[in-house]
Amino acid sequence: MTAQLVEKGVAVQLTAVSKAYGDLLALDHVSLSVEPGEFVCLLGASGCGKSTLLSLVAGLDQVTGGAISTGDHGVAMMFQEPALFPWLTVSGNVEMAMRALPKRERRQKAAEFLDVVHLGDFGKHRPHELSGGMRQRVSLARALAQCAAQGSGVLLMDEPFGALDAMTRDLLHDELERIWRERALSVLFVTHNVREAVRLGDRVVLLSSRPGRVVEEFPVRLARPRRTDSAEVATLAGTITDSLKQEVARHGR
Ligand SMILES: Nc1ncnc2c1ncn2[C@@H]1O[C@H](COP(=O)(O)OP(=O)(O)OP(=O)(O)O)[C@@H](O)[C@H]1O
Repeated sequence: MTAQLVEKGVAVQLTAVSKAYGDLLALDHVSLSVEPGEFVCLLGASGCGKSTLLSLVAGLDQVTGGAISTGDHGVAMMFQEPALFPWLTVSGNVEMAMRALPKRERRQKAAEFLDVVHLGDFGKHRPHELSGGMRQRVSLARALAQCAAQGSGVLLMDEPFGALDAMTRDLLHDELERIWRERALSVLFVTHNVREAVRLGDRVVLLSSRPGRVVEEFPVRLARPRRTDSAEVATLAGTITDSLKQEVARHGR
């Protein structure tokens, strides 16, 4: 499977993936790929299995049917909650992702990743001294460190900006887009926010209500950088929202 992936140049491949929790079927034959350097956003009604799908790709849980491949390398994951260790400094939190490296190198690389997310002056601070947006930047720096440590370029993001105010979210969209391009990352990004998906994605994939199946894909052919409040983003977001509403209505929730 890995050799095939390299040949096909695919960063993440799900082939007819199903996941059941006892009698509850969460995902039903989901096939989905992320090309190298592609930014794919995953949308769907609450409970349709988006987080389940990401945790399967991350290897945190096992499929009950089908197959997933992410090539030879691991993936990095970022959640809605930054999940930082409060007793460690900001730098210490980023260093945790590079435990295999000697201490000096770890510290130097952590400083570099904190620079990338514009937190170069905050390495010695503790997480509680930072704002919510800054904590998510630390989490992003840690995910980048994890990618570097694994030699991987696949970033899985589960509503990473869902808890932030609109202004901070906008700034982080710009940051993430810059980092994604500079580092040629492949991103699979889960969100409830249709405009956010259109702002960021090369492609938006719509999952059905539970059990999650891929019902529709929307290529986003708008020039970058995009603005969340632009007319073009609003128009495509409106079309996707209509499909999402139809999907939710079909399942009565
Ligand atoms: N560990 C688990 N054990 C049992 N059921 C689970 C488990 N994890 C998820 N589920 C169920 O699987 C379904 C999909 O859950 P999941 O969290 O993946 O959905 P989601 O689309 O991410 O939801 P939301 O958008 O609300 O975050 C839900 O019905 C949920 O209750």
